[in-house]
Amino acid sequence: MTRMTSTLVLLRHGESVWNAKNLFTGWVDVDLSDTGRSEAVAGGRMLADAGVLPDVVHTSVLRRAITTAHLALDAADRHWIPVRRDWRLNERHYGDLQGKDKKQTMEQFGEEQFMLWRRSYDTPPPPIADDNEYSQQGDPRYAHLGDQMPRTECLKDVVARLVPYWETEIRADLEAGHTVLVAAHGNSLRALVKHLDGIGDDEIAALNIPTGMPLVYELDDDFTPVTKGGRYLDPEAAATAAAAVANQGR
Ligand SMILES: O=C(O)[C@@H](CO)OP(=O)(O)O
Repeated sequence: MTRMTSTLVLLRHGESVWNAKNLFTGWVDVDLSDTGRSEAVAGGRMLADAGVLPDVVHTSVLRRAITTAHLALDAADRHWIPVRRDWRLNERHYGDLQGKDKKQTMEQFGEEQFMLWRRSYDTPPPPIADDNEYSQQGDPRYAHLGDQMPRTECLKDVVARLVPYWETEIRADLEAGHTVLVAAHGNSLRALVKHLDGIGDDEIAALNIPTGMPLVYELDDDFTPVTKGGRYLDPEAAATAAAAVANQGR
């Protein structure tokens, strides 16, 4: 019997202008920095060099993921593939921390509280006020969400909104035999990896995803990763960059 496997590529957007300034970002729709644009192009070249060629791409509705997908696919000569976008792939909503400096936040609230907000599974930051300049209240791309629109999220909330999208839209494309690229965000991809690899609620705190580095999963016919954790196309660079993400704020 032939075993059917499928290929899923996860790509966190390249460095954004707020990553460069060390600000909590969440749903604020900031652009890529020049470094982030170069990372996206390099990520696309890595895919082409490895012969991993996406047939369909899923992105969040935030421009740093959308632009990263475009630049990477253009570099891989796959700019023409079908695109699907959904808010369920958005970064975790960072509540009242959106727009705040990570280092200052750690100094103000202490490392324990800072890490609880940043990496605990189920402690959301305080909700953002609707009149905060970094609120998404009134943004037309979320009008259809009504009362469902988050004003803060912990990783558990991201798992709850993302897994239904994985189970329907992304899995349907994999089942159809497509190589799927998901261009999204540090915490939405942590939520997806947690689900795929069956990582525990405490263990997931230690997992960080670097910007612009393709992470390739081969999935079994029941969508279990053939190799837990997948494989980065440049594992050494990915490990160094993931450690830098872990240390933000320090
Ligand atoms: O600010 C954010 O939205 C995220 C990703 O950049 O930050 P963190 O890694 O601290 O969760």
